[in-house]
Amino acid sequence: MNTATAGRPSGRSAVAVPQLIEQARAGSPRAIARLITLVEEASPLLREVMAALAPHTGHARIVGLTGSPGVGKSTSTSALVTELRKQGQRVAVLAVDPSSPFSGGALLGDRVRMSEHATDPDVYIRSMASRGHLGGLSWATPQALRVLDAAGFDTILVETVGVGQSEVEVAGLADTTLVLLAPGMGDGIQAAKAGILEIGDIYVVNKADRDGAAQVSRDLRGMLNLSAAIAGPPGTVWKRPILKTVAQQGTGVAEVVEAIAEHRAFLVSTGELARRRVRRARVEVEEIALGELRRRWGAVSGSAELDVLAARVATGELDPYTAADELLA
Ligand SMILES: Nc1nc2c(ncn2[C@@H]2O[C@H](COP(=O)(O)OP(=O)(O)OP(=O)(O)O)[C@@H](O)[C@H]2O)c(=O)[nH]1
Repeated sequence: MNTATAGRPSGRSAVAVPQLIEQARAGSPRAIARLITLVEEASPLLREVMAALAPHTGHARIVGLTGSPGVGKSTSTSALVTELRKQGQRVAVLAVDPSSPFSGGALLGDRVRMSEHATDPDVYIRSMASRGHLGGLSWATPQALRVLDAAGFDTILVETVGVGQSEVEVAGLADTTLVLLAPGMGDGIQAAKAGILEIGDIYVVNKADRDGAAQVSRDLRGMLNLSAAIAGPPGTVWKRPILKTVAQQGTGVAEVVEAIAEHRAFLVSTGELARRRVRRARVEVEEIALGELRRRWGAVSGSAELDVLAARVATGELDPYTAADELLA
């Protein structure tokens, strides 16, 4: 017997977790949405959800998309969806916004541009907020990916809103990471600064219809040559391609999809895919464990015990390590 139910206490009928998972696996967008909402809410039901999903995961190709605001991430995502759909793939898009407390998809203007796919039952688009989470992005995103993976999508595109650390974090979750640049944005320097130069498996210079695209490619090639190549196992190196697109017109997008497939083949043939996935699972387990510790600390942090320890550390009576040991004990 299972008495656990998922869903909001008000306004929606409660649904048993096994039923919800069954519906999600059958492709119900509502069921998928509710499961991802459970992730956003850090629901206690996630234990049950993740245990039931685990046997159905590991099939989806996870492709990360990153780049400075305005380079054309949303437009490119949409064009990639079109191309992948031509191949008959079922595609999910997860837009992760580390800075926004809102979620649900409709709030981001970007998503509107994806509306050409809105009526396609084999495309699922979702924005997810992670602010306010203990553990934030790195805690929530992999679990949302598990939901989408188990729901049977062939490719999951993960797009991050914003630049910097969050993008680097999300790149760690993908099998293949696309870094987008565009002319006229000082992108090369921006990318180098934000550390996203290191994380790309494939580079895409979008807005190739504009002046300066060739220059961006050349600068990028120079920078990539300077930085260390992505080494696979000994003797194998992935030469990171730099491709040009006009996302608005879909030009060059088929080549990007081809490069994703080639990268995938490289990952599989070198065993790197399995290694990346183990690395990812390691971070995931660590984040959940840390989240659990933070949750327990949350209960402690208002406690008299911590107040007493903190007062002793502040006066120098106790060192912080000993205090932490006492707290953990
Ligand atoms: N000329 C040209 N414009 C493009 C191309 N692709 C996208 N754009 C335009 O560039 C602008 C930004 O595109 P978005 O797809 O919203 O870019 P984004 O990176 O998602 O931007 P943010 O939502 O701000 O992060 C829009 O006005 C697009 O129409 C392209 O290939 N060529």
